[in-house]
Amino acid sequence: MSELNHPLALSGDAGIATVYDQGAHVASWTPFGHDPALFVSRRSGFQVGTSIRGGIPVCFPWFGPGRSGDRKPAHGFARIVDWARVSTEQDAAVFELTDAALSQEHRESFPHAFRARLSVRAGASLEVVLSVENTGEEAFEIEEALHTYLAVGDVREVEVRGLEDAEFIDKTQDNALVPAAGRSLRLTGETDRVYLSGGPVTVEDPVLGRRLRITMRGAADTVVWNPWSEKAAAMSDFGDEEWPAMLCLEGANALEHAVRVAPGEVHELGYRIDVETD
Ligand SMILES: O=P(O)(O)OC[C@H]1O[C@H](O)[C@H](O)[C@@H](O)[C@@H]1O
Repeated sequence: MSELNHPLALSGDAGIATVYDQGAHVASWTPFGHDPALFVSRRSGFQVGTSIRGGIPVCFPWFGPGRSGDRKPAHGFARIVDWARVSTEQDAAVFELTDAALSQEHRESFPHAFRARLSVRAGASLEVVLSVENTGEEAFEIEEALHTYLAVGDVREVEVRGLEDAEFIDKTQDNALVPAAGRSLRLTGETDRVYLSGGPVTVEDPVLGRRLRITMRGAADTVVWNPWSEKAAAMSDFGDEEWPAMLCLEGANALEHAVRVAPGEVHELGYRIDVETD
């Protein structure tokens, strides 16, 4: 296994971020005056062909095992292949992945002509946009997610607001559809839910004394995930004691919300984080 090349550093007036070419993977973002906003496991590898455990993995063209339940690699190939840098500025960059750049194996797993772009702007806010253009002659369907690992003080203490009225698919309960809770979310155990809502969502973090405000565009779903202690211990790239420090809050279009992209059409999924303190 070989180590990833150094990431691109984006440094503007208001914050600093790093992005790897593999997966167009945002690995860190720190707005000046705040603690880092993204979690990365100390046990994560930074290896060619494996996804970084933290930051913002890009899931595409399917989510998890896909709708058929047997797609591999998990979450699609986008997070483990190199994207090309199309443009870089001081605090922003655009990466691109096309079908032509894929290995034969990956191309066969998604036999469609596409151009995916991931744009990142790291200022006082972090703005990430995944756009997928159908460059072929036939429509295709995709699942996708910006699988953001938020850094939190203690996941057991945070309050997630904005999903009160959304029903959700509970992946820990055989994908059962659960009615809206009618109240904000507090995590008390392993959580793996696809909320049928694209937010906006706020994460109140009393331990770090801050609020993360998440605004999404083009997302029909918000995935909320924390493996909790037992699952974390079973993961080789995740420290046993690290799970309280992260909360995945993912902007997604998954399962029934897979997106049909017609020839010539461009679909955009946007995700923005603002950090606020009182
Ligand atoms: O371990 P990974 O392939 O990175 O997936 C990590 C997690 O991603 C999402 O949040 C899914 O909903 C979870 O079911 C999955 O466990």
